[in-house]
Amino acid sequence: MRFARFFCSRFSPFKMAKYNLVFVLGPPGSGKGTQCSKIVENFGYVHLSAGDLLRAERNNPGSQYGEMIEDYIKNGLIVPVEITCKLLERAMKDSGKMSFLIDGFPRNEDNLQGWNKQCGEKVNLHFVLFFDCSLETCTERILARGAAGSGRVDDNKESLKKRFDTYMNSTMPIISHYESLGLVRKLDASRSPDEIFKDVKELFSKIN
Ligand SMILES: Nc1ncnc2c1ncn2[C@@H]1O[C@H](COP(=O)(O)OP(=O)(O)O)[C@@H](O)[C@H]1O
Ligand SMILES: Nc1ccn([C@@H]2O[C@H](COP(=O)(O)OP(=O)(O)O)[C@@H](O)[C@H]2O)c(=O)n1
Ligand SMILES: [Mg+2]
Repeated sequence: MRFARFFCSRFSPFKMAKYNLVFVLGPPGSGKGTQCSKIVENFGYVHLSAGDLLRAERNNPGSQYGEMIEDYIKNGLIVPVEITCKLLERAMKDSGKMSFLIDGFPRNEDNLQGWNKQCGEKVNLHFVLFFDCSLETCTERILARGAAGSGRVDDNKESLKKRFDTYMNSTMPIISHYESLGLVRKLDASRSPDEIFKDVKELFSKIN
């Protein structure tokens, strides 16, 4: 088995093509979704937001995880990776495409370990796009988004505090991990969307 894998990876004409990937991280409200939409328009990536996939699964009446996901999201906690990874994998496969922006993932150690185990070998990670933004600015944006009618159960002060705690305690260490691998591209996300996108564009133009 080991020999077969070695042989296939080295000599087979049917070498398995790998997915091209960029992870997008940053605090809630840093503009991950906003910038991902612009990247999709300009560079033809498929945008997969882990949060959006979880919300869709929660709304699926046939899902056994609906209530559990609702509970995690309200409390700003990170859903177990088995669920999120399965949703991401399915979305990647169903898209029929090869290049993805994975927004809001991996967000904690469980996400990172689960992903590496399940998908690590099937992907080529270009870099981790990190939107750096003060929690004050993010708070203003999220509360405005909630007041404008986002319909999200977690766009309120109480949930947001928990989301920030999770970000500081669980997501920052993941960003540091990728930083130690030289994979983080950090941008100042306190600026206007267009200003941020100028820098984003430069990074994506350099891929390939
Ligand atoms: N650079 C920016 N400046 C001001 N407001 C922004 C900026 N980027 C996004 N927003 C707004 O802030 C809110 C959060 O943005 P979003 O892209 O959903 O961030 P995230 O996915 O990181 O939570 C949205 O209402 C969005 O319109
Ligand atoms: N990898 C992930 C991403 C999101 N989530 C859950 O989904 C919520 C919303 O995530 P999101 O990415 O849509 O939120 P924003 O950072 O975009 O505001 C998180 O607070 C978590 O409860 C998760 O459990 N695991
Ligand atoms: Mg988002």
